[in-house]
This record gives sequence, C-alpha cells and structure tokens, in this order.
Amino acid sequence: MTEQNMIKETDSPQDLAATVAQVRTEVSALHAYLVTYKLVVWTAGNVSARVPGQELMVIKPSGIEYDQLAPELMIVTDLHGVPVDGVDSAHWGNPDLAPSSDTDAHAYVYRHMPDVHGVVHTHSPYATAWAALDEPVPCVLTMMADEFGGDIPIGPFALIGDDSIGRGIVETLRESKSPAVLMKNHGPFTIGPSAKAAVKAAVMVEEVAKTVHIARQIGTPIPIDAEHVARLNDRYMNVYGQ
Ligand SMILES: O=C(CO)[C@@H](O)[C@H](O)COP(=O)(O)O
Repeated sequence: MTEQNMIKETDSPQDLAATVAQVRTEVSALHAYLVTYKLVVWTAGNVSARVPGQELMVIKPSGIEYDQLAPELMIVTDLHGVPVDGVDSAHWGNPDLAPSSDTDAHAYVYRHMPDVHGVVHTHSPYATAWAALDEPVPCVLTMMADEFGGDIPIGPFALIGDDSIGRGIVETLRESKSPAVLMKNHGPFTIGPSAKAAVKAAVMVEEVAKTVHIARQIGTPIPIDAEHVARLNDRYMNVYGQ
C-alpha cells in the first residue's frame, strides 16, 4: 500500500469503520434499483459513493452479479481508484475481487467535483441509443427541465481503462446543470449529492430518453423555451417535495 492510499488519521478508527460500513451497505443496496428499473443487463452497471470527509470511495466489485452483491464485497478505494485495506472489519478483499472496471472514471469525478457524493453508470437502452447517435436528448418535457435543467448532454468518446472517461464526464457536466451525461458510443453516467440522487438521475435519464424517442416516432417534439426551463428547474430544486 502506498502512503497516498493510507487512511487519514483524523477520525477515530471506530468512527471511520462505522461510516465505511454504512456506505458499504448503501452502495450494495442501491444496485437493486438498477435491476428494478431495468437499467442494466448481466453486470453492466455500477454505483459508487464517496466516504464523507475522507479521500475514499466505495464501489462494487467488477463482474459480480447483482443478486450476489453484499456490503462486505464492496470495495473501498482511494480517490485514484486504488483499493485500500484495513478501513473496517469487513476486509475489502477477498484479494480475488477487483473493483469495477469503471473505478477510475468514478474516482476522477470525486477528485474533481467535491460536491459529488455519488456516481452511477449504466447502459440503459434508450439513453445508450442516444449516446450511440452522438445526440443530446433535447429538453422537450417539464420532467427534463425539472431534473436536468436543460438538454441531457453528450460527452466525448473515451476508451475504457484510464482517466479519459472521468475527464469527459467532468468537462461536460461542469458546463451543464444536468446530473447526467451520455458518453458518446458508451452510455449514461450520472452524478449526485448522494449516491441515491445519482441513482435517481440514472432512472430519470432512461425514462425521458424513452419518452422523447417515442415522441420522435409520432412527430416533432417541441423544445421548452429557456426561460421556462429555468423556472421549472428552480421550482423543482427549491420548492418541490418535503
Ligand atoms: O462499460 C463497461 C465495460 O464495457 C462497464 O460499465 C461494465 O459493463 C460494468 O462493469 P463492472 O462494474 O462489473 O466492472
């Protein structure tokens, strides 16, 4: 283990272990939403969460089926995606378990967007179809103005396996109100102030990508003007809900 991925010594080991245990439980459980909302096939999607106050994140192991996931199988890494051992009693490995193949992308987002506490990636079919076309989903629904504050943008083409996906996500979402980006030829990545918020954005992306696709089969969807988009987004962000 390098000095870089040693745990900070500011929290007591007991507090840190309890926090990590909570994050493990949350990240493991949130994958069920991906299955429930039909956003994933086989093992093609992942959820991660930042460990609050630490240079750490929790992500699922690569290639493990969703019904096998459990808190103790979640992997704790530093914000460069390097697994960190000894954070809590649920030993991160099983040295046979590698973290998700998208770990570098998630880690890059946490390093560069300090307010982001959750990242989700799926290959949900309607959203991914727009990504294959290299076409943003235009803001033609009030639900899109609410949740995304405008069009759902396309991010650049990026190869899997290094920082390029993370860089594409950050460069695109820094310029946008949207918590979702459709990475060209790949699929949606979503972010949120919590892992659950990022999961919700992944569910919403698929829903609106599907509806706008259907609308285009029967006519020409009508864009919502920018002033109305801004007002809808402001109401949703500041007034909607409890
Ligand atoms: O896009 C890819 C690989 O093409 C990934 O999103 C995987 O489909 C999910 O992999 P793991 O999280 O199980 O490594």
